[in-house]
Amino acid sequence: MTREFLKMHGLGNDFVVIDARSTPYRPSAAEVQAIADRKTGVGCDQFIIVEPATKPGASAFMRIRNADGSEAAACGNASRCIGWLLMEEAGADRVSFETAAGLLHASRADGGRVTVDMGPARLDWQQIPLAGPADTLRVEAVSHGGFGGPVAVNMGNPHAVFFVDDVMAVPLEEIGGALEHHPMFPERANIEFAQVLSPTAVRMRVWERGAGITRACGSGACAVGVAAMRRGLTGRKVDVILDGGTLTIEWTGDGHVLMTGPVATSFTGRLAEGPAEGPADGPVVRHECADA
Ligand SMILES: N[C@@H](CCC[C@H](N)C(=O)O)C(=O)O
Repeated sequence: MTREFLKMHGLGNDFVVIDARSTPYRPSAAEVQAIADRKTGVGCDQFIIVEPATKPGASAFMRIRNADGSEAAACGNASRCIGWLLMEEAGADRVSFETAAGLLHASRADGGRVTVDMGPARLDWQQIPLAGPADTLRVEAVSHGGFGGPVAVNMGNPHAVFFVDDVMAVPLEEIGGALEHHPMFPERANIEFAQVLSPTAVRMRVWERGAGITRACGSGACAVGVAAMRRGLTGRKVDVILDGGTLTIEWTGDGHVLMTGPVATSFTGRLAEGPAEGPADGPVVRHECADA
């Protein structure tokens, strides 16, 4: 069997998107890893499956799988992409869809950008979750490689934000994995390093849970915005500048976080599911591509 996919990205955080609304699809972790592999598969940071909605008022359910096959409940950049796809499909300017973290609302913004209401920032240690009681404004128990005391924020998924003087000097490749797997994070965590540039601008780099370094992380940008505001370093609306570009983040009076940024389509293709052939070990995903 073959399945059509669309390759999309938000600021270079890239996705293989499958529409499984008419034919169910629950790939194994090994299949997702094979598709996400940049040398032998299509290559992506996350694998996104659009499933039928389960609740009234939602157009679809967005399922998120990381490159390592694990499931995540939130993905900001993919939320803008899927929101845009569903709005295009419906000829609408706003749409609601489900994720494992809850119902999200997307709408068109200026310059072809998309705004997603990412829901409330969750700030209690149990909600992150942390392994034990701690002040989420400065989690003293978390430190590694000379960096410590992050702000912990849950945006539907766990984040730890470290403020630094020079974000480019952080050896993210060396320390990201150990911080993701720190014992204080029982569900692992996405790791952000942030440098405040002004009360309205923050530069950040990210190590994503289940994907490693990516060019952008939408939920991570939301977490950075919330963390900076909680520490009194910025106002309630900031531009978060990632390796792949800029997202505007606003923490509203009702506690919800609004994220605005671009959406891009790259190419379409077909995945051929099937058993391993030749010397490869595990599932092989053959694919062919065309410009979107
Ligand atoms: N790239 C995403 C986040 C994807 C999920 C994350 N790696 C996790 O495991 O929580 C984004 O744009 O938010």
